This record gives sequence, structure tokens and C-alpha cells, in this order.
Amino acid sequence: MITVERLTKRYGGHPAVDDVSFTCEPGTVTGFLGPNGAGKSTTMRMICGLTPPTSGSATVGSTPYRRLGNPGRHVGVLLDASAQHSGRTGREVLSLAAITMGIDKREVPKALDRVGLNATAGKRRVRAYSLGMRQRLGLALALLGDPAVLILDEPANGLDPEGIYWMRGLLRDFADRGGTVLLSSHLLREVEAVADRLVVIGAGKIVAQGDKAELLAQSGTLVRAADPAALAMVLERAGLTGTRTTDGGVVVPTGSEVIGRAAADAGLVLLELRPAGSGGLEQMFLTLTAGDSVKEAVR
Ligand SMILES: Nc1ncnc2c1ncn2[C@@H]1O[C@H](COP(=O)(O)OP(=O)(O)OP(=O)(O)O)[C@@H](O)[C@H]1O
Repeated sequence: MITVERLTKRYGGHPAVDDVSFTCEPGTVTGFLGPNGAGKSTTMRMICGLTPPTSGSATVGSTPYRRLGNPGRHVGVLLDASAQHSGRTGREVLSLAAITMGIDKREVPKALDRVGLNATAGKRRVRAYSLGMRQRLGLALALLGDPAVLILDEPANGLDPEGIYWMRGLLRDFADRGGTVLLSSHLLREVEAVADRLVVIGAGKIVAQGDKAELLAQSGTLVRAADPAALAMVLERAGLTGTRTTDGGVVVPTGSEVIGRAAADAGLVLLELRPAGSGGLEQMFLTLTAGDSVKEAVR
């Protein structure tokens, strides 16, 4: 369990993280989503005791990270895949961590195997690793102490599609066995595929959070008509404001019945009328965290 209460971090007068509160429950994957510079890394660094908060608090299993004895046995952390000493081999990185955590070194080959790094990769120096291999090594390190909680900052960066699919399976399995996962990304699709809950942050503030299915259900109705101009007029007359999707539909923040009746009254032929689902979440993400960097996030 991770509990974040009113965390705030100011740099100079600028709030990088502003009054952020959320919890991550055992058995769930929480997707921490926001565009570049939104405050995800700063929040995670505060949870892990690396950045002191200006105010507020964070606990892992009801204890502040810095007060955890042998923290690697409680929480696995991957904040920066390139933080490892580049002159060490993957095996050495894990062996040193095993000694620090009091873990049998025989666990090291198993840890490498768990993340798809073979014996040859384990003997190579980290400087020769691709970013994807570094992410895998970082994940092996996070999992080495058999923790109940995982905190991962953009772990899919540098992984190829097969690697991303593999990682989703690993995180899903970890949560299904009772683990708690907090996973950040600036890519909606990446998080949406694996998360049970979403926490969306924009400019340091939480802009939405909740159960993924509930957020999807709240995300409006997608409507598409044979005559888009006539649909626009019908919506306007009904006092509804929609957001155009890239493929010609309109997401309207209301239920399907209101739109269906308005269209029927106007004799308008509808081609599609359904819960907006992930398309709506995409629109919500764009609206809530409006800014240029967000355009990249929904690709
Ligand atoms: N050490 C620091 N000193 C000053 N400003 C900082 C520092 N660390 C972060 N910031 C600022 O805080 C804000 C939030 O940054 P943060 O790295 O937490 O965002 P992020 O959501 O993780 O983005 P990204 O995905 O780009 O890493 C940004 O405006 C950033 O410039």
C-alpha cells in the first residue's frame, strides 16, 4: 500500500507538485499519468525519500520510505534505468544489491532470467546495454528483494513492443499475486493497457483519479453521423459541446439517450452511438492536461 497525502514540492516559487494525494492498494496497478514536466518523477522521488517534500507526506505500507529497514525487501524502485554504474556488469549490479539486502547470491541468475536477460547479457558491462536492457536490469533489481510494492518511473521507455507486452504481463502477475504497483508514463495507451486505477497529473496537480473502468464510463459518448455538419447543429441546438476525434466522430460529455433523442427529433441518421471508452479517456486526458506536450501522449 502506498499513501500519498497532500504532497507539495516547490522549486523557488514554482510548484512542481501541488497538494497531491492518492493511494495505491495491494492487488492493483495504479497508472500515474501525465505529460512531460507534470510532476510524476518528483512525486515518486518524494515517495522514495530522495526529494524532501515542501509539505505533505508519503508512506509505503504505513511507514515513510526513509524509515523502512532494508527498504529493498519492502519496495522495489526503478526511477532511472541509466543510474547504474556503467562499468559494472549486470550480474555485478545485482550481486552487490543482493549483498546489501542480505539475499543469497544464487538469486542473481534467477533475477536476470526473470527479466529476459541471459547469462551472456549478465556478463556484459552496463555501458554496452541498450536502454531496453537497462530497464530490464532495473526491473530485476527492483524485484530482487521480493518486495510487496513496486514504484516504476517510465519503465517502458526504450522497450520494444514485445518488451512492453512482456512487462505488462509481469506487472499484472505481480499485482494479481497481491502486490502494489505504481507505474508512471506520459503515454496514455501504455498505462491504460495494464492499470486498474489511474491518477492523472497536469502541471503538478491531480486532475483526475479513480478506477479505470469508472473513468472510462464517465468519459462520455461517441457519436458519429452520416452528415457531420447536421450533427454539429443538432448538438449545438441541444446545448451540448463535443470534441471531435481524429476519425470524424464526436465525443460528447453526456449519456447516449440525450444524444439519441436529439438526433431522432431532427431526423438525423447516426452511424455510431456508444460509450466513448478509451477514445473518451484520450479526450479527457487532452482536455485535462491541455498543452503541446500532451499531443505526443496520446499517439
Ligand atoms: N531539481 C529540480 N530543480 C528545479 N526544478 C525541478 C527539479 N526537478 C523537477 N523540476 C521541475 O518540476 C517540474 C516537474 O518535473 P518532473 O520531472 O517531476 O515531471 P515529470 O512528470 O516526471 O516529467 P517527465 O516525464 O518529463 O520526467 C518540471 O517543471 C521540472 O522542470
